[in-house]
Amino acid sequence: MIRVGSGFDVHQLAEGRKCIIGGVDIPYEKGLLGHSDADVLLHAISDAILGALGLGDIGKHFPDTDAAFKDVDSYELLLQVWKLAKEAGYRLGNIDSTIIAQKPKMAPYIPAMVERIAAALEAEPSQVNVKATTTEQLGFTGRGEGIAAQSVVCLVKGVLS
Ligand SMILES: Nc1ccn([C@@H]2O[C@H](COP(=O)(O)O)[C@@H](O)[C@H]2O)c(=O)n1
Ligand SMILES: C[C@@]1(CO)OP(=O)(O)OP(=O)(O)OC[C@H]1O
Repeated sequence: MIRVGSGFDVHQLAEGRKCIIGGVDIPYEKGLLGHSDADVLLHAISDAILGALGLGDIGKHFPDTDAAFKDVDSYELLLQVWKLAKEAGYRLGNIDSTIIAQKPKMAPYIPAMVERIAAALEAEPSQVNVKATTTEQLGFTGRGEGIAAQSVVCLVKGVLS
C-alpha cells in the first residue's frame, strides 16, 4: 500500500533566535520564531507524514499551548511522528521538500539536512530531496519577514507489485 501526505509551514524571522532548518543550525543574522525551535522544514515534513497516516497535524500531537514543547527540538518531534508511521507498518518511499526563503542561502546546508532527515526516517539520503527557492523578493518571504517550507511524503507498506 502507498499513502501520500503533504505539509506546509511558515515561521516568522526575528532577531535573537537561532535559524534551525532541516535540523541544521544555519548561521544568519535572524532566526525563526515559534513555540518550538520553529524548524519550518521539519514541521512541514512531520505534517506530511501525519497527513499520509491520516493522523492530523503536529499542532494536534504537540500543542503550542503545552509548556512541554516550549523551545523543543523539532527533530525530537519528527522522531516521535516517525514512530507512529513505523507502528502503523510504514517505511519511507520518498520525500520531496521545498524551503521558500529569500535569505539565507540554503544550498550549502542542504546535504546536512538530507543526512539528518534520512537518519530520523531510517532511510537512505537518496530517498530525501530538499530544494530551496526565493520568491524573487515578492511577498513576506521575499521581504525577509519569514520562511516557508512545503513537503510531500510517500509512505509504503508491504511488498509492492
Ligand atoms: N534561500 C535560498 C533560495 C534559493 N537557493 C538556491 O538558489 C537557486 C536559485 O533560486 P531562485 O529563487 O532564483 O530560483 C535555487 O534553485 C536554489 O538552489 C538557495 O540555496 N537558498
Ligand atoms: C511545533 C509547535 C509545538 O511546539 O509549535 P510551533 O513552533 O509554534 O510550530 P507550529 O508550526 O506553529 O505548530 C506546531 C506547534 O504545536
